[in-house]
Amino acid sequence: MNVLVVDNYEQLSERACSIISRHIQSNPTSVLGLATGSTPLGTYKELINEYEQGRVDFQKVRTLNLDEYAGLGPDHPQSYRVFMQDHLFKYVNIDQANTYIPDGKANHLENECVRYEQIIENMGPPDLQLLGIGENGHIGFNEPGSSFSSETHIVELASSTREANARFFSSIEKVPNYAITMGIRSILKSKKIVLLASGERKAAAIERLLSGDVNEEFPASALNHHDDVTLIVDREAYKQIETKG
Ligand SMILES: N[C@@H]1[C@@H](O)[C@H](O)[C@@H](COP(=O)(O)O)O[C@@H]1O
Repeated sequence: MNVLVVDNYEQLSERACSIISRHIQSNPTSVLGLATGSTPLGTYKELINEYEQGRVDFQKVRTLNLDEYAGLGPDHPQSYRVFMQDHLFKYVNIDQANTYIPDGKANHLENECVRYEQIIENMGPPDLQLLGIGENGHIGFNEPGSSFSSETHIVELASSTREANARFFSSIEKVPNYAITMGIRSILKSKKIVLLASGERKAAAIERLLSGDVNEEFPASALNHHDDVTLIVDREAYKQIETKG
């Protein structure tokens, strides 16, 4: 794993943006794997800025998002579809028809998982997958204990994940109990992975990830099996490793 330690969140966002924009510039029809959560927000802001400056063109880019809450349709304010619209898609020249996110309100969620995996298969896996990490090591919504051979599937969210994400909802009761997520196997198919971690609350997860121990109880550790992962981490999230020298 290639580790880039930066001073702060701003630098993290700039580095991530520069990797993604260079990627799009050299491959305008890129398939990008996108993530939600607070961490990539700065990266999306920087990408919008790059677009406004005429340095990056999303016209032929296709995107695949990692996950969606079960029960939240594409119009629900807390859905990841709305999140992506509000933080990136509506500000750049991407063709909406080229943006894919699981439908959390599908009648048959199991069928939706099969349909989504088929989309990944047809488009080819992402050329570049952007990832955040949960405090418990989840990637996408693959919670501890998820099989490393999983493809897109339904997951029950850990109570710690529901608590961590409650800040986006009016109360914790409103946070869905289930989600659809690309599986670890689907994620690892990506050609290149950029993992972002910022802030002290991610420090324990980053320490565990970089220990190299690969274990299904810590989903992000599967990334140690991939040969092109760049972790961009700020000093706060890297603290425990630096302190130990
Ligand atoms: N499904 C998302 C993950 O993809 C994300 O990595 C995680 C961390 O979010 P944050 O970046 O807000 O810490 O949150 C959610 O659970």
